Amino acid sequence: MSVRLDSLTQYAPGTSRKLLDDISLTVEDGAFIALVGPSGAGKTTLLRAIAGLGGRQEGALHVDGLPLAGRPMRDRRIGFVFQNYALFRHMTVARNIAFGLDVLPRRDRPDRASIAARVTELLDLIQLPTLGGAYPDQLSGGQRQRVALARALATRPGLLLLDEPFGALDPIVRRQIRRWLRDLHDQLGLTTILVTHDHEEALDVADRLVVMQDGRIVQDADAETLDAAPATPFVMEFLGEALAFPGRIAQGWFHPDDANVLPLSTTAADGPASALVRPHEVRLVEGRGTAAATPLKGRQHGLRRFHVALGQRDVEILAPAEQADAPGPVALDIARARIFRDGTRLAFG
Ligand SMILES: Nc1ncnc2c1ncn2[C@@H]1O[C@H](COP(=O)(O)OP(=O)(O)OP(=O)(O)O)[C@@H](O)[C@H]1O
Repeated sequence: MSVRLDSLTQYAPGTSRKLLDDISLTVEDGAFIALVGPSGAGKTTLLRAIAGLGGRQEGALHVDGLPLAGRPMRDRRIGFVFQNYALFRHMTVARNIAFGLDVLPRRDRPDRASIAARVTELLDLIQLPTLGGAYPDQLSGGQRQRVALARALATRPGLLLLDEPFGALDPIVRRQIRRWLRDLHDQLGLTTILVTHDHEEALDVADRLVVMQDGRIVQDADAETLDAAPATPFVMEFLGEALAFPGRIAQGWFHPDDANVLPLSTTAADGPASALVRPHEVRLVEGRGTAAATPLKGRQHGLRRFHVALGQRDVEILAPAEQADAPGPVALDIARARIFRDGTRLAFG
């Protein structure tokens, strides 16, 4: 199922405060996208709006090319899994999964045998074929989360909306279950929108990340584009550690204020600017500069962390371990930096 939002603005109840501000978003049929951003960015509000649970709104929401408003709930084909998956504790796993079918009006409800068959099919799908008779308290967190997904899938939704579904799980189970979810999405031909504050989770599982801040979409792109061309310093910093070097562009060169950081060539116009670079993209250059680089203990992805005293300030970078043998004065090469001015990336930076 496809989703299209055109300039959707939503207000806090009874006020003129915008919770969602001019959101335009297209999610193609079969896509898996992640809504990411800091706490309070509006991710949950947007997910609920897509489910048709918004408050006072302007703009348009189309699902499969038709306005969602006014369509009866049972025709919407939307499955929702909330943050606290809240299974019914007094019901067995099978009853929990069947719940969405059991509560359908009589004329839409499948007969008992069909519901039982559907539950068996879903128990197989979530790889818990023998646990239909168990109660939620007897399951692990990861198993409960899979049951919550099965419950959402019981009515055969085309669109799956997930709000921080893995929040309560430990990192290893979390990684396993998101791979499993991605496989399930592909296998069932779903369209999935996942809210997470964890950018690594989003990068791992989604085709596209929609980065939100203050009720707006700051950038909507795949992982490669977000890394190579982040729209704002916020996007760059949200998606991983970044070092910022303020400076000026003059006649085709960005000159960092730190004398121990090498200039880099750019075609952007003259004026103040700021270069942001990931710690592992910085290179130590011997024989230039007067900075002191000291290796620190520990490794990260085979790289070593160095403390670099630039003079006015200190930074930490990640470099190949061989550079530990090069303690002489150094300069920093930040040729891979993205350059920003007034909060946006300079296209030729
Ligand atoms: N019903 C409401 N009335 C007033 N303000 C609201 C309402 N619902 C949400 N908000 C506000 O809207 C903003 C966005 O909230 P939302 O829960 O969508 O953010 P989020 O990005 O999902 O955050 P988190 O990661 O913490 O869940 C917050 O400032 C929140 O206080």
